[in-house]
Amino acid sequence: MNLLIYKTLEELNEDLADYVIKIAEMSIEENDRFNFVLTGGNSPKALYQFLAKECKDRIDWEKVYFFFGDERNVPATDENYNGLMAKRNLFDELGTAEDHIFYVDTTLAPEKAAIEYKKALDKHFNGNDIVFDLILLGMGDDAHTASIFPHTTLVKDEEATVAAVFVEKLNTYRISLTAPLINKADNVAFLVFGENKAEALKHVINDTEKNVDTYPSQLINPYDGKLTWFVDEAATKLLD
Ligand SMILES: O=C(O)[C@H](O)[C@@H](O)[C@H](O)[C@H](O)COP(=O)(O)O
Repeated sequence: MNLLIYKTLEELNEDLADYVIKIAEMSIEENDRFNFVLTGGNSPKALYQFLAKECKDRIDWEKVYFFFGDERNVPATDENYNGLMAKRNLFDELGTAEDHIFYVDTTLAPEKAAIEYKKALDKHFNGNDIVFDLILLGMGDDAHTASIFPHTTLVKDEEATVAAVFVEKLNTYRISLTAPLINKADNVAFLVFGENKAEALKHVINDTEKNVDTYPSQLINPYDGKLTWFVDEAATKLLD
């Protein structure tokens, strides 16, 4: 596990963008495509804008396929839909073709949306193992990641798949990749910043005795891939 700590968000996002581009170049070189799972939430907005505006000419974006680590159970036109945030901050600027974006179909009931998303992944990976080149994750101040929230069924889900989960604390359903599917990725990068994440980050990084039910981000340990944390100083203030 690699922990990269930055003084400013600008430096963090520039380095993270370089990291994304480097993996994209290697994936395109090797497989003629780059399978990139995006995180939702607010943290990645500046990164997506930087990638779209400053990295437009660095790779062949037509060879990039975009996926989502999780999605809220809201219409695609809803401000809270992760796909809409990515569309506004990344896809529109890049001119990404629709068939290169795997949105979660939230017109379906959550369970059905999860099943259909998994089917779309299986098709994209030609029925082979679903191994993403890069999965970008955020982390909540409760140490959730994707939609793997504390004390929910997703924490215990041992299948590498896409699941629907009812999140009591939000009183809503979410659709999410499970930890076993995330851990299959070749590269996983967390993007975590702000003092409000410090307590959760301390437990996820420092606790030798894991408590995944309370700190679900502790579940993320790629089987063969690499894990890198891109964090700012404020988020690391409680680390040993
Ligand atoms: O759908 C989501 O909200 C995300 O996928 C979620 O896992 C997010 O990464 C964390 O909640 C952190 O969110 P912020 O970046 O807004 O702090």
